[in-house]
Amino acid sequence: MSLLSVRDLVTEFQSPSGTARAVDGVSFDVNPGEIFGIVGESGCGKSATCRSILRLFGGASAQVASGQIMLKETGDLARMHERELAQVRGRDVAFIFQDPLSALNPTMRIGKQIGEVIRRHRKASRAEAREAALQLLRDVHVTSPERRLDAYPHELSGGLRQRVVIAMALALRPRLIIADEPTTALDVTVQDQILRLLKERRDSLGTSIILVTHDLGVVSQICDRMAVMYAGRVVETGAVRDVLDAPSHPYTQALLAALPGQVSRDSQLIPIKGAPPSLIDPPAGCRFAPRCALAQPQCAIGAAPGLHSRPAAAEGHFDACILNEVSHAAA
Ligand SMILES: Nc1ncnc2c1ncn2[C@@H]1O[C@H](COP(=O)(O)OP(=O)(O)OP(=O)(O)O)[C@@H](O)[C@H]1O
Repeated sequence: MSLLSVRDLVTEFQSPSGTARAVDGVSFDVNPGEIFGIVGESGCGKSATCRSILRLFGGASAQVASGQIMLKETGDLARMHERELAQVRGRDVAFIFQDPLSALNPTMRIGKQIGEVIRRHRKASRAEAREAALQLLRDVHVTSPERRLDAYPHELSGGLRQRVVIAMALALRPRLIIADEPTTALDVTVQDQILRLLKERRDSLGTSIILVTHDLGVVSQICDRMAVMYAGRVVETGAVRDVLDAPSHPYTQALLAALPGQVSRDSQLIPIKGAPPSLIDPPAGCRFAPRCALAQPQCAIGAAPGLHSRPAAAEGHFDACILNEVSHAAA
């Protein structure tokens, strides 16, 4: 049974130019102990999908309009009252943002910040919380951890700050960590260290991780399964090897074809020709059709196509191209 099961999720952002359906009918599952990658061009709804899970929309005027977000043994997060959801945050599901500074309080020493996360959820004296914070800094391989406890965020490098954020995310031993481009702001060596740290956690404690990234190399290296998003929808999902070795949606195929060679470390997504559609007024039918080299007239008609499996596809490998659907209906 999956740990997290997202079904038909719809999330809307209000802006002066209208209502954008940043997430429009997204479904996926994350299994226990699995690293699930989400990729796609900028603005396709990766962050909005992740933020919807814990309703962390910052100052934006956004809401989960419909759908289910079932967390095993906890229930539907989409229906939960804010007060209940506040308990789930950190304790069951932790979030790691792209920019560690946005997650840290600039005026509070590191040790106190980590300690507060612990004290918010369980009884602990200040001294106990400080001891726990020290151990967490050791767990994330922060050098001179005693000294760092008394540092302020601005006194640390970007890599160290992200380790502190990870320490805070690990503090309550959540079952799921959502990491939204956790290494984008860091240099490549530090990126590798941070990703290794997350993988280590999964390997030792079986923590599930959702990892949003622009880097197909990262997905290929550390993720088990993945989803490719386009214009607010999942267009392909499956085991990483199946999707990367035998992509079946023309969008995934175009992303992979744009790479200079094989998927390798640092295979950043390269923009493909054309621009994604507006999410305020998306085109009918397949949203990728206007940019798709294989598009047929029927692709631009009706509702956006859902995920389905091709006859020869590996188990759990689905795509949302109606041409695949038509070709196997005819077979
Ligand atoms: N603060 C906001 N106000 C209004 N609309 C927003 C806001 N944030 C996101 N959106 C809408 O949601 C869409 C998806 O944004 P999201 O941040 O989820 O994309 P993303 O795939 O994570 O992109 P990136 O890779 O650049 O982080 C945007 O294209 C925009 O229409």
